[in-house]
Amino acid sequence: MSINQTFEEAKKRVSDLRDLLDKYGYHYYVQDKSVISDADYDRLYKELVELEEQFPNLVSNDSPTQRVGGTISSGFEKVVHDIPMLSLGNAFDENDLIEFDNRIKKLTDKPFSYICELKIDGLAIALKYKAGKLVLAATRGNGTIGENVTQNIRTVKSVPLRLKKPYTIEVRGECYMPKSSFVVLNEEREENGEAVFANPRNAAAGGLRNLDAKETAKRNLSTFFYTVADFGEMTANSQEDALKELDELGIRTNHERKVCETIEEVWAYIQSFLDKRTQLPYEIDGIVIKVNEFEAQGEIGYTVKAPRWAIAYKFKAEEGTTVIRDIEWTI
Ligand SMILES: NC(=O)c1cc2c(=O)c3cc(F)ccc3oc2nc1N
Repeated sequence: MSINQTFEEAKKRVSDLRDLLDKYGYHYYVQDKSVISDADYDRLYKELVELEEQFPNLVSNDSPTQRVGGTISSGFEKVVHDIPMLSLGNAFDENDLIEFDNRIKKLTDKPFSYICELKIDGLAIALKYKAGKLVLAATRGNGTIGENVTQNIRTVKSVPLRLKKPYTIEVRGECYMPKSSFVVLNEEREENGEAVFANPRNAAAGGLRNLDAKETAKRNLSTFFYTVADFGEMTANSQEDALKELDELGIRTNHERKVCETIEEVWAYIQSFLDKRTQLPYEIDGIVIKVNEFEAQGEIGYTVKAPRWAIAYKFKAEEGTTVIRDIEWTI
């Protein structure tokens, strides 16, 4: 066969393999569903690696084989957030929520509902996609200036290197370490005589802000996204719809979310998580309550520091237990 014919065949096969691996990766890392055995996945992955080695100019940086870069960064570039990454006001009891509800009712006469989301205890990140390709990932930093952690985020399997549609958007979310990975990591560090991490959030921060992306890749980090900073081609008019659109684009969102018509319903939802919280495979430190409709959000607006249309109900410090070796510590 002529080299061209082989090249054309290889190009087609590389494209098919990428689509397959992206699809299986999406089910496994974004939807937590495995639709193919690990052995079959590895076989397809190996075939793609071999074809890309044989035809180097078929390699593109959105290939699943290109997640872990080889170079070690000397430092993190600074990134200016075009839209500041703000923080949330806090509520600590039912009365704080009722006051929040009263404030909202004074600030808009449009009909509105609330949406409740779990408050993931991780590291806030912003991702930029250009025509569906991941082009930049940055930490929150001080809200205006963050760090460029693109090479590190690319190693996080739940982050799509390309979206299901060629959208140009910016999304924000939380990068976190699952509880199970946290326990294993601390056991390893304990055995190696290294300092253990106090909580999964610190372990995620240490993993993400590591100058060697190969280290990040070992930390088994994951993500949940919850905010769209630049909507690009997205058409959602509410937080609920925006989260659905993100799901359709292949971006991982947390499905423990509920639209509530009244603050009483919000309170009931919060109560329901007081127990469920310890069963979750990731740490949460509260529930975020947001006005669901974007038109009402626009009318309610922002303070300098935070959106007026959202509040974080904070749980009391978790009476969790972290097993370090065979000793149980209650923290
Ligand atoms: N940790 C979280 O799980 C979480 C955090 C935020 C924010 O920090 C946040 C900050 C804003 F300025 C606006 C909306 C937000 O929505 C959020 N929603 C969430 N689910």
